Amino acid sequence: MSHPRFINRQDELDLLRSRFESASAELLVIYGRRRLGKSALVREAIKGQEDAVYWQATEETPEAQLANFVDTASEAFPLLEDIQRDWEALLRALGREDAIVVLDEFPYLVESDDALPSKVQRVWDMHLEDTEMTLVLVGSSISIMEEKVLSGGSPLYGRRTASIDLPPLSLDDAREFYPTEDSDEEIQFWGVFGGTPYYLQALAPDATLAENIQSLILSEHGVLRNEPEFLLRTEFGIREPQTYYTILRAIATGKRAANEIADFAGVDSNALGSYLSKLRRLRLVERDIPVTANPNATRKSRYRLKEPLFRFWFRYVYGQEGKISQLGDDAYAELVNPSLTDYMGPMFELVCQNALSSLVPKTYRGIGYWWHQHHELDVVGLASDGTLVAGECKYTTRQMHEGDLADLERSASHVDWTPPGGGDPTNHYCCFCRSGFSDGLQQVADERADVSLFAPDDIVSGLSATHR
Ligand SMILES: Nc1ncnc2c1ncn2[C@@H]1O[C@H](COP(=O)(O)OP(=O)(O)OP(=O)(O)O)[C@@H](O)[C@H]1O
Repeated sequence: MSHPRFINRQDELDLLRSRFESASAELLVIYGRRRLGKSALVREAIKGQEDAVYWQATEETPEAQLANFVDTASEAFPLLEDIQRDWEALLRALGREDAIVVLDEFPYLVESDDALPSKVQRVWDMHLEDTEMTLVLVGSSISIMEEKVLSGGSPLYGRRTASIDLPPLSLDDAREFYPTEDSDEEIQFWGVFGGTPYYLQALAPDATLAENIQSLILSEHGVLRNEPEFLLRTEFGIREPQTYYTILRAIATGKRAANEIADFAGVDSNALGSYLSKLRRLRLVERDIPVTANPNATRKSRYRLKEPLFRFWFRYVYGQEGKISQLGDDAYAELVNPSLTDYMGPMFELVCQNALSSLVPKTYRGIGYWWHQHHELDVVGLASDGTLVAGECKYTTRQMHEGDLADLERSASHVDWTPPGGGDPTNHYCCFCRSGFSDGLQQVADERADVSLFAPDDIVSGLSATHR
């Protein structure tokens, strides 16, 4: 299905358009892993701008790239036909026109001409800085963008006037693509397909979640069947992809602490840090610490897979390709369906954390997980007014009852947090449940102002309120 409508990205569009209008030279950088919609964003931003050139680099020789660029750019700026074919001369000519120039897939240019960042830096410093030109460098390879454009060692360091590290769409935006209006199913779609536009636009509009998973991810020719492999190869080339795979697999199978991951993956624990930090930069892996802990308390770190599609793929596809092929059209029913509820548990916790600030509106200093020894809370919000919001999430087919609230209160009593003004926090308890609440618990919530109950409909509407 193709979605003709461009969804949201309002903050990014506002930023880009304001920089296009500014009276000074702008060097903008847009980066983020593949499929997030960087090209679509920048194309949307330049719509209606007559003095804009959008060009996507390809993996060709430097000469072919230059010829190709001139072909594209001379449609808006015919004078380029007569300019010497080198980047310095061409950019300088475009600078004189105060043009908006977008170089998409910039890493391809750098790969074919390693000196390009220095050339751009030179022409920027000598000729462009005093124009009203906007130069936008877009790239998917985070490692190349960091090393060659963003880092202190890059010649372009310090020239950049703004950058956009493009995140996936929020659940509330991604809902526009999900072929359902049922809140629980929307949460499930998010738990598998997440908010990456390329994955979303692949969804079949008249198909259920099961059908979409079967045809896009499990079927041999499904467009997402090899997506994680493709993405990891783009970023890491052929260097050590196996190590990244085993680390991701370790986390997908529930290893959370660094030593557990290192043991499972057979990686030296000293070396693990650099793999994890690359995976975190790609936003594939997230590090959590208890929400009450000092942010530098890395000893307490736990890791989880952040990109839903990767989590799904490493749980159900990786290493099971043979079985999936054998099962054919029954792969979903046999392999996924029996454990989908279990798979969804942690995804549901994250959705509840995201919705918290609008479900229990307060100014929060932190929202996240909390754990200590054997005690654990799925959702904790630390509010500036001294409230500690503690939540339990149940993505099960059974209702939550008073016993669940009692467990939640017990766990919350172990949280060691001193509110900003000192003294003890005031606790507020939230139960988030997929399948509703017993009459007894409902009655308790009616009587107690410090207990709130949230079903999928409340949670999903909470998310849309958060983003307005
Ligand atoms: N905000 C959006 N609303 C609707 N569709 C979108 C949006 N962003 C991207 N898309 C669609 O998602 C797909 C992927 O986007 P795009 O090609 O721009 O990603 P990219 O980050 O440039 O990825 P790559 O580096 O892999 O080319 C495209 O089909 C695009 O039309």
